Amino acid sequence: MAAKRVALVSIFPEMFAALTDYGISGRAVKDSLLEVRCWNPRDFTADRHRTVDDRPYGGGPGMVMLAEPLSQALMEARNWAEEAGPTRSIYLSPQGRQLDQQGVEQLSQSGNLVLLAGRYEGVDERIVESLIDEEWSIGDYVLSGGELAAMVMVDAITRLIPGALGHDQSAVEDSFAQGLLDCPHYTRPEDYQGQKVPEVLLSGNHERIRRWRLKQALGRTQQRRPDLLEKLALTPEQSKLLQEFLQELSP
Ligand SMILES: NC(=O)c1ccc(NCc2ccccc2)nc1
Repeated sequence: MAAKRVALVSIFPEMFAALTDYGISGRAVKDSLLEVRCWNPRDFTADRHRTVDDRPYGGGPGMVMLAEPLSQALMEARNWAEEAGPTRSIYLSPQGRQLDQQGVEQLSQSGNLVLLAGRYEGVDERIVESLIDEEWSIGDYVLSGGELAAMVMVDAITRLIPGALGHDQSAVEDSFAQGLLDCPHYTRPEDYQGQKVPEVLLSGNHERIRRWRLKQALGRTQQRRPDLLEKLALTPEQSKLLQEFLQELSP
């Protein structure tokens, strides 16, 4: 399968080392499952000071990113991404569609990506209108720039690229993939400061373990994120396990 191309547009290209040099995404780059390149609008300026921002029309605090350098950077980024197939250009901003696992799955299936990471108060709106296909947000909070949001999106998408997770992990079993929170996890020692590992996990009975983990995931989801549970049509087994979990809480 051809590598998924992610083109980034940012004035802080060095930040993306966090993606390319570490962990699952770093391995995906090394294994040519993912290709990441960054275009810096500063390289597309014509003045001595390599100016990328200016004061907002209408007044007010802060600065706005200039359209011209962004436009040139975005076009080069898009050309590179489109060389390898259909591409979507995305702007990360608090005004975007909120990212969740379903959105990650959609984006992972939608070919290559150009991600525009804004700084300051944002970018000149004419860039969004003319060169951006979709605006996405990683949550209802304001960051100093779109770079971290872009890296969150790319990390989540990369985990869904076939081969990106080693054989010992699986995105499919990822509880979030099933719409549930994750179950508790344990490793050695069996007794840590008098706190024991649940006996079922030491039983070697894989069916019992599967059921226990599903029960814990259902119970936790009910307790911490009932909104997620409302979206789910529970299977008979899931309903039974959730009831058991709740009964064990208040016997
Ligand atoms: N919640 C997010 O996904 C997000 C994305 C970017 C960002 N900061 C950069 C920026 C600020 C204002 C307008 C456009 C971009 N903060 C949060």
